[in-house]
Amino acid sequence: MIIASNFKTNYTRGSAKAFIQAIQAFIANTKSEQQVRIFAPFTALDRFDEVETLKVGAQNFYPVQNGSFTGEIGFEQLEEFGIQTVLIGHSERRHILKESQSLSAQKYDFAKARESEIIYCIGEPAEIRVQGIDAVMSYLWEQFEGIDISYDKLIIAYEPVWAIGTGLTASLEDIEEVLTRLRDKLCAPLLYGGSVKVENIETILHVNACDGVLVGTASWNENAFCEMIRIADNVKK
Ligand SMILES: O=C[C@H](O)COP(=O)(O)O
Repeated sequence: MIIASNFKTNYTRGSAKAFIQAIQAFIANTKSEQQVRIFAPFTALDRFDEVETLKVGAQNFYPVQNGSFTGEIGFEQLEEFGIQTVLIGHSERRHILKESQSLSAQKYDFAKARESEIIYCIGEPAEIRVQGIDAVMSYLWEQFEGIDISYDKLIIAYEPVWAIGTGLTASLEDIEEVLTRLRDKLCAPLLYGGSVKVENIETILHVNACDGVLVGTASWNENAFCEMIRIADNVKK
């Protein structure tokens, strides 16, 4: 399964390095078979001695190799650190940073052309959720506009916006219903994200169509993140 941590706007260069090294040691000691991803801030990216199952990724990039885009990070700056996995379409970029579907699709095409692994995030806000599952699915399918769903390095993260950072996890029934409907049309691995923590990760990972989790807040504690990886190791699917 895929167990991913999104640091968001947390951790410094030093504290991120210590965290990543601790997770590397945990994976080596426990021989965990989970595919672990850590999305660190740009300033913390580096060449880490990655174990095979742990990749450090970028939370964002501008879809250029390099150029005159003041304040942005292109792929050249990611390649310096051997970054092979990126997040695209996170709800905080869509809603807080006002990124359009068109920009998400441009980023997607760019990362795909460079054969990067892409964790592509989708999710509905609360006002759509209250309209029921058909409204939710229509909203989610719109977030695939311009996205090549047949890309073999695509991973999809379903993250209901109202469950992100709020402590409100979607019910297992809601998660199962959405992931099953996505699974009907998509071959890519499916992750759930939204207030995942040590206390609920096991039941979420047992959802049939769930191939892993993308964790924010609860993963920012090294011991908790290790515990989530350990729990995933014990879930038989
Ligand atoms: O990228 C991770 C998601 O935004 C989930 O964040 P959260 O676990 O703090 O709800």
